[in-house]
Amino acid sequence: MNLITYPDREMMMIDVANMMAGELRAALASNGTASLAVPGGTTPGPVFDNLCDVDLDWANVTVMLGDERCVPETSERSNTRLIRHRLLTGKAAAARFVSFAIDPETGLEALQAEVETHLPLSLLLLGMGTDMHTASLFPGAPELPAALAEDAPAVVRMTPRDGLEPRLTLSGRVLKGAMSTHVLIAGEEKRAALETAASIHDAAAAPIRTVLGDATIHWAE
Ligand SMILES: O=C1O[C@H](COP(=O)(O)O)[C@@H](O)[C@H](O)[C@H]1O
Repeated sequence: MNLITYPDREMMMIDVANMMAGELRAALASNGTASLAVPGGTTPGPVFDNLCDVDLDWANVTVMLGDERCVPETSERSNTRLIRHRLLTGKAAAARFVSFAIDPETGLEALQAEVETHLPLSLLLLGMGTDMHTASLFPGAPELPAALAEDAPAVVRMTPRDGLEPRLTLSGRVLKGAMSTHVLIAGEEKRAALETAASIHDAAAAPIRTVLGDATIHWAE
């Protein structure tokens, strides 16, 4: 496992943002465009605060979420809301945004087709829950086996079993195909979950395993 540990969270957030900026610049230099998928939740806000004012060709960057909770965009739990307020602001406001805030009944096929046009992702930032989920690939969810299949659509629905709201998430295939992957985690409980995931060899029980072989994991207490 490629794990970087930091003396504190602030340093981690700055370093990860700098690393991401460098990788986006490299992707833009070689392809002219770049695609970036980012997590929601409580952890990555400070990375976005550091990244959004970095000087790069944001107009040629496409940003999307790794997953979205099916809640109104006005909800505190909306990942779209987080991205709009903390990442797609300042210089990064020029980036193109592929929104997951759709009605899954009517808009999923169009979203899947749209995401497909931005693959492979140039850069993927993920978070992880203490239950070892990443994006919204939740252990025990009925849709998980199909979401981890090699021929899964780019975006799939997911119903977490613990009563959390339904989700839309990038599938395992999309996460695995990213050109560069970073996982951002903080706190002792998540560090313990990471060690468990590394030891159990089963992506269905520990979906973070989908990327563990290829990703750089960033951790601070
Ligand atoms: O529900 C989610 O959880 C994970 C982890 O979130 P955190 O609050 O523990 O940082 C997050 O990566 C994902 O995007 C989010 O929808």
